[in-house]
Amino acid sequence: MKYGMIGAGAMGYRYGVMLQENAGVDVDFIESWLPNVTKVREQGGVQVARDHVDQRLVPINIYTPEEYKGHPDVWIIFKKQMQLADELKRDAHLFHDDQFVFSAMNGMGHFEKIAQYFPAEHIIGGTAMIATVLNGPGSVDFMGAVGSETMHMSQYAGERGAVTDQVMADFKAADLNPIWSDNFMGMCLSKVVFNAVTNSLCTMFEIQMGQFITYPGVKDMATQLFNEAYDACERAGIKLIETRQEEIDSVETISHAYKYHYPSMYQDFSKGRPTEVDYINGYIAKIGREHDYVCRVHEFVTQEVHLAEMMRQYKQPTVPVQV
Ligand SMILES: NC(=O)C1=CN([C@@H]2O[C@H](COP(=O)(O)OP(=O)(O)OC[C@H]3O[C@@H](n4cnc5c(N)ncnc54)[C@H](OP(=O)(O)O)[C@@H]3O)[C@@H](O)[C@H]2O)C=CC1
Ligand SMILES: CC(C)(CO)C(=O)C(=O)O
Repeated sequence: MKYGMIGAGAMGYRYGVMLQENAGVDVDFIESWLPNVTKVREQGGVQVARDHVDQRLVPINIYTPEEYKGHPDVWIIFKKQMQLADELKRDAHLFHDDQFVFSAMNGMGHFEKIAQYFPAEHIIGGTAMIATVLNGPGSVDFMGAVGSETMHMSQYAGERGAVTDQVMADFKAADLNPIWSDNFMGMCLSKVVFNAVTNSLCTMFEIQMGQFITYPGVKDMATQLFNEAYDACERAGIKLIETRQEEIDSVETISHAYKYHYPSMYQDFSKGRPTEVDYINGYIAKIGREHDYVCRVHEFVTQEVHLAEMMRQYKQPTVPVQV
């Protein structure tokens, strides 16, 4: 099976390189950010490190959407939620009716946009508990020990068929450790509620997950955010694939496992870009409002992240004091 990766950012490189190296399948990368394409071509591939060490050059094929002439069997999409609509419009000439598409972006809103270009039964949803940092053009850091990758997959609509079986087999061979779920919304929301705690709080305080978890109040804060999210989902008839307690416990284990990781939301925040908070805490709050339940803390956190985004303009870089 041949894969086309839309978005050669942190996660695009992570999935693409692991598929190419571990599963031995063909991957073409489609990237609209020109400095990234140029850098990869100049250096002959992408620089890949794990937890900041063992950096090595991995040769890859990278194209702008306008240059690309290939016809992959399956597209994998890893863009930020805010970029997706424009990206799909720019890539539309590359899409064909026989193709399938997989995405494990954070937040919610992407599948409806993807469904405007592909039959619903050709869409495979996913979530990735896989931490990755884009250092800059042509350079990526896989965070966490080898084998720590975990992800879920589920069919967006219709039955799971032969192509989905093959994608699952390729992801297994790539060591991405996929777990199948028949509960599409429950799978998606289980990751959204996790990101609504770690991504938003680490971003506002500009901290790594390992620093975050040292605060003794994390468990109480997480419990409050999870309870509100679970109450909203229950009213909407969505049963998450993890229990409230499993989510609370996972904040501790995952923050330790990815202790040096700044969540992806912070990576946007620190580069002066908008964050995905409206698609994460904002999405949970929207589900609540639609079902006569106000998620007060998620609404507050959404505002706080936007406040922090706006306040970046007043922040001065810290200058070390001379003594
Ligand atoms: N990173 C992680 O650990 C995880 C991320 N995710 C999710 O996966 C999705 C993709 O995230 P991720 O791979 O982290 O995203 P990245 O920001 O690394 O890459 C996405 C795109 O952003 C653009 N880009 C990135 N950095 C810059 C920059 N400095 N200047 C200009 N453009 C830039 C590029 O596209 P363009 O040119 O079009 O702007 C790139 O293709 C998101 O939904 C995220 O929440 C899920 C699990 C873990
Ligand atoms: C790695 C993880 C799970 C951390 O919250 C993530 O989803 C992200 O960084 O966006």
